[in-house]
Amino acid sequence: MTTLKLSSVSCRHGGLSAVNDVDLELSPGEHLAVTGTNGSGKSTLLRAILGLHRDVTGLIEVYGAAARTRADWRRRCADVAWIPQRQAAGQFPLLVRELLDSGRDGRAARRAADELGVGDLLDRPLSTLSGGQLQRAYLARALGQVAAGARLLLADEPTAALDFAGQEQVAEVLAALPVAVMVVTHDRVVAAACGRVAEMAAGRMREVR
Ligand SMILES: Nc1ncnc2c1ncn2[C@@H]1O[C@H](COP(=O)(O)OP(=O)(O)OP(=O)(O)O)[C@@H](O)[C@H]1O
Repeated sequence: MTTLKLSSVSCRHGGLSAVNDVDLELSPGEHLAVTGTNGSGKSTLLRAILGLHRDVTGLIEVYGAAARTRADWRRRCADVAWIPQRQAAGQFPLLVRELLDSGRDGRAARRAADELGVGDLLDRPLSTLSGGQLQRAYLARALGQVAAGARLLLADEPTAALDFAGQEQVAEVLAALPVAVMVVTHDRVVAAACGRVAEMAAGRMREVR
């Protein structure tokens, strides 16, 4: 069974066509980097997969099923590990410990937080973290979701705010994940570690490797 299947997916922001007719299949354990110019629709597409962008046509199937009801979408959000874009990530009124515990395996997420160097920030509100600390906390939560059984990780520029050592560490952590990964990135190291690379331009996706 394909882990993620997109059939003729298009997304609009009001009058703007942000994603145009994207087809994609991601098998279990496959890693896909989505690169491309700013504003080409990458984040919109990731958000649409989770139901966070709703002006969508076409079919989005995760683990072989489309989401139709609110309960389906809620289940999908719980079953898919997710690292949001940095600007969005700090807006939730949560402490780091609450973020980690929201990923279904809080103990695994806390272990990952220790390994990623943010295990001592548990009582800090997300809004007070630096960009790099925030990305590490979200990665730790995502690793908790994977430990709890998520078979797909969607990540939106997960190394954008990291120092050089952090970029390498996170690229290594992502590369070692045994689950399917779709990562939007401008980071060559992260893209190089993925088995497949797709480029987006003006809402269209073209696989380049
Ligand atoms: N909330 C919004 N309202 C209106 N237009 C939007 C909104 N969010 C994004 N857009 C537009 O949709 C298009 C796609 O944006 P998107 O954020 O998906 O691009 P991206 O490829 O992720 O860009 P970047 O590499 O800069 O993060 C852009 O033209 C953007 O201006």
